[in-house]
Amino acid sequence: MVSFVEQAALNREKLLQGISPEILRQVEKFEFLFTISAEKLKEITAHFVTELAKGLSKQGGNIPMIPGWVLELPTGNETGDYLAIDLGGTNLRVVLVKLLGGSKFETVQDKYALPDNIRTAKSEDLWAFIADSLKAFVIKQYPNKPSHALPLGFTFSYPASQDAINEGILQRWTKGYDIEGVEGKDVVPMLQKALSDRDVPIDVVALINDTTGTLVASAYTDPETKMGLIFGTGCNGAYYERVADIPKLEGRLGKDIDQNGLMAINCEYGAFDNEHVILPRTEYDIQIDAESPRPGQQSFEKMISGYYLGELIRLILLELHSEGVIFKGQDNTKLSEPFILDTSAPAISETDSTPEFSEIESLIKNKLGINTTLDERKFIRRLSELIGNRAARLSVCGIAAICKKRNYETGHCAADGSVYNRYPGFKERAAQGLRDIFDWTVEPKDYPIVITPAEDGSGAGAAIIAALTEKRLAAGLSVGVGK
Ligand SMILES: Nc1ncnc2c1ncn2[C@@H]1O[C@H](COP(=O)(O)OP(=O)(O)O)[C@@H](O)[C@H]1O
Ligand SMILES: O=P(O)(O)OC[C@H]1O[C@@H](O)[C@H](O)[C@@H](O)[C@@H]1O
Repeated sequence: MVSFVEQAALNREKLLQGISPEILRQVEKFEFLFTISAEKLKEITAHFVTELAKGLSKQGGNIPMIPGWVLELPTGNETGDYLAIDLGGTNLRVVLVKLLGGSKFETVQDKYALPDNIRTAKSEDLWAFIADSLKAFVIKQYPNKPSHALPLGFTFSYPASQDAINEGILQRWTKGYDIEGVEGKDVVPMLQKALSDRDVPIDVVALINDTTGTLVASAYTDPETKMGLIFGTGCNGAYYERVADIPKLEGRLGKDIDQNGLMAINCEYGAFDNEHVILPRTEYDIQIDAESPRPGQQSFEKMISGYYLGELIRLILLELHSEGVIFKGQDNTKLSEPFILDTSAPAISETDSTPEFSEIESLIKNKLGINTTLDERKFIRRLSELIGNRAARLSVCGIAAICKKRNYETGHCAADGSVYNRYPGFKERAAQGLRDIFDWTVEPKDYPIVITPAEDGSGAGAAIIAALTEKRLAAGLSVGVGK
């Protein structure tokens, strides 16, 4: 059987047959810039492990490593009706989760497309949008006003510090968000007020990150789950750390919290290597960072996540056009528009199986108003492969680092998000990256650490965490730093 790597080499050779020397030179330049060797992956992973530990230390480091106040694994027998909302990078989801016990749950959900200008809207407009969406959902699901306030798990997919499960101080916006008056503040009272102002019978019981939700929801149905991962608009991971291995919590915990117990950590590892000591950033990565609302932040995320992969393609095409290498004599007005290409662009490019790459041709024509030659389409195809492969290979360094830090020899790494679920070849490339880091020699079906499709973390996960929190509160156990 031809291996994954051999097949990729055969595809490359076929693709580049007959290509002009000028375009071939460009292909080779970008292959050099975007190819990450097995050795480099190992170096990055080793540094990642030390950075995870640094984030848990008293002095801290680049990676926030936020304790998420989920202090036990779900039993699978949690029951009750819970609401959950997920403010993602593209949509707001409202979910009614019915926990049935026996590791079973049912969900009913509605999606509300975020208003286009939401990333730079006023803070009150953001909370009004969420409260209005929740109000509409509750009226639809409970035509007769519910007898009691409904508990809500609030999935907030941004780095928020928590001294307790029902608070979240936004450290900084990510994924292009730049809403004034929220950073440095607790977002829970903001949402609660917007709900109370509208007489919506909801209690915000817990604020969670989508990766913590993904970890808990997947552990609810699959005890082999070791971490919860998002490869979507952004990237991040959560796992259970031993309480005794979190120096920054020393002396801050209630007596009921066992040092040998577990604490879910929202790593926020999109911030890995903000110091730029190890990641092979290209000038295009540097430009994306410089032109983002928060330069210097989320260095790792900006190289690999869904919000940025299309923009990388655009910057490279724009540069080659300005150098007269491609799209000669054509108008670059649309090509000059930031973020006009999203990650569906390289995704479509990589799935185009037509002999003349006519899907790439229509994509560039429709999105950018540019006519392409066959050689230019072959270059776009190869560039998409390079960007997609680099994203997948770098993405698994976070997985490998958590496994090495926690000495996981085997396990399921539950993943969600559009890049994991929809980007062509991401799963195979990610598995190949793990193989390169761990030097596995077995067949892919026997790899000991496997990336698995997650359960609905931001819906069911938030509900299960709300249920775990209510149980702890009822037993008088702490859900935050000791008073
Ligand atoms: N075919 C695709 N493959 C991978 N990513 C895609 C594809 N189409 C769109 N995307 C990306 O998906 C992201 C939206 O991710 P999604 O998980 O749906 O929303 P959210 O991140 O808000 O939960 C956008 O950044 C977009 O660039
Ligand atoms: O689900 P999304 O929107 O892709 O978010 C993934 C990650 O995106 C990062 O930017 C956030 O800081 C994380 O908190 C989040 O988990």
